[in-house]
Amino acid sequence: MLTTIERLSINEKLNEALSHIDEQGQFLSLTIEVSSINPIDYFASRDDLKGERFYWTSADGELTFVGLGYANQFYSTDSDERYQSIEQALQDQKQQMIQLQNEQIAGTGAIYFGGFSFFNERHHSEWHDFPVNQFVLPKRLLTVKSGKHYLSLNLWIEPNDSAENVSTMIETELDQVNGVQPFTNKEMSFAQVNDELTYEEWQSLIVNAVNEINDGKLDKVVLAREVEALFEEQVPVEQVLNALLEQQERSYIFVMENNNQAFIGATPERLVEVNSGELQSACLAGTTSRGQTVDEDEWKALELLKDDKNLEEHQYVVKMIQNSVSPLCDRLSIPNQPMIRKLSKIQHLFTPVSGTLKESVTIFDALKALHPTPALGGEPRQEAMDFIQQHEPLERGWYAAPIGWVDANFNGEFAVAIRSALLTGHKARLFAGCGIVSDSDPKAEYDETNLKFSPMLGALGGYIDDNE
Ligand SMILES: C=C(O[C@H]1C=CC=C(C(=O)O)[C@@H]1O)C(=O)O
Ligand SMILES: [Mg+2]
Repeated sequence: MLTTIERLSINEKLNEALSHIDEQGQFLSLTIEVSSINPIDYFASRDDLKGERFYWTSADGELTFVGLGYANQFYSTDSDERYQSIEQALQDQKQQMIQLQNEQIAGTGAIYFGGFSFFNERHHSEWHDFPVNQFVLPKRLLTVKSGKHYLSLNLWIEPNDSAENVSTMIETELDQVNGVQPFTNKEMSFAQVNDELTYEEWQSLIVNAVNEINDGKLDKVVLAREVEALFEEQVPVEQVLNALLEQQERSYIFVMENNNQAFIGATPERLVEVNSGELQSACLAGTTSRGQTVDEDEWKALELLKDDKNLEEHQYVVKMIQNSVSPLCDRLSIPNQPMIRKLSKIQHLFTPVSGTLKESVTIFDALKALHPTPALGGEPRQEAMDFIQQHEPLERGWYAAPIGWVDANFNGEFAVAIRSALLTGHKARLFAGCGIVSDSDPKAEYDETNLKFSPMLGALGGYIDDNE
C-alpha cells in the first residue's frame, strides 16, 4: 500500500509524464520500494502468467530478479550479428521509454532478461518454444538487492490513459505483492531416467575426438550428453527452482519460461559482468568431486591443482579469454595460477578475470568475443564448433550459452547456462559436458558428466546409478 505522500508524488509525476506521451503510446517504467517478500513466493504467485516468467539469482546471492509477464520481447537474426542486433533493439527501445525513478537504483526499472542459443543457427525441434536469441522486458520485476525489495513496473501507456487509471494499475500490482502467499511444495512424481546415448556410443564419440586432437586438427573440444527424466505429472518449475536454491551454492540460479517450456539451471560459471565499464569474467574448467570428509576434500582439491590433464583443459580457457578480451580492455588482470572453486558436489579449477573496458565497448561486444569459450566449445573455436555440430548427437539449444540480464545503461551480467535442463510437460532433458583433450579417457569423462548431472537431477528428485 502506498502512503498518501507517495501516491501524491507518483500522481504528480504521472501527470507530468502522461502529458508527453507519444501518439503511438510508450513504455513507462517506475520502481517502488516494497516490504520484504520471498522471491520464490512471488514467482509462484501467478500461475496465470506461466510461460512468461523468469528468475535469476547471482552466484554471490547479492541480486535476485523475478520477472512476471513479458511486456516486450526482442529477437534477432541467426547470424554473427545477433549480439549487435539485440544491442541496437534495446538501444532503440530505451529512447522510447519514460523512466519515473526517484533515484536510479541499479538492477531496477527497465531490466532486460534473456539469452542466446549455443549456435547461431536455429535447428531446434526439442527447443520449439525457444528462439535463437531473446530478451524480454518484464511487466513486473521484483528486485532483491542488499536486503531491500523493489517492484518495478514496465507499463505500456496509450496517449489517452489517465493518471488515475495508471495509478489504479500500480495499486493493484502492489496489493498483489502484499497478498502473496507462501509457496507450498508439491509431491514430485519422478519416474525414470533415460540415457540418450549408450556408453559405447559415448566412448566412440570421445575416441573420435581424441583421434582428431592427436591428428592435430583440434586442441580441445567440449562434448556433452543428455539424459531425459520422466515424471508422472507436469514437472513443477517452482519446486525444481526451490530445490536448486536450497541445494546449490555459489551458483547462478536461473529459469526462463517460454510458452510451454522452461529452461532452468544452477551454473557456477560467469561469462561476463559489466558494471560502469568494469568487466569481470572467469575461467572455469577442470573438475573433480567433493570429498566425503574435510581431509579427502582437501586432498582432491590439491590433486586437481596439479593434475596435468585438468590444467591443460583449464589453460586453453585462460589463454582464449585473455586473447579475446584484451583488445576490448584498457587494463586486464588474470592471475597466473588457478585456484579451486568449491560447489555443493563438485570442485573446479577457477581463474578470475577482471578488466576495464575501453570507452564505447559494451557488454554485447564482450559476449560476442567470449562465446563460446573453450570451457564450452573448444580450441580452435571454429574447428571445435564444427566437430560438435557434426558429431554430438544432441540439440544444445540454450545449453552452454550466455543467459543473463542488462539494464538500460548496459550494465549487466551473463552466466553460461550449464548444469541445466529443459522442462517440457512431463519431461526434463538434462545436459552435461566435459572438456576433451589429448589424454582424455572416455570412462573418466563419462563419470565427470554424471557428476555434473547430479545437481540438476537432485533438484528433480532423481539420481543416476553410477554402476550402470
Ligand atoms: C560443459 C560443462 O562444464 C564445463 C565447465 C566447467 C568444467 C568443465 C570440465 O571440467 O570439463 C567444462 O568445461 C558442463 O557442466 O556441462
Ligand atoms: Mg573436465
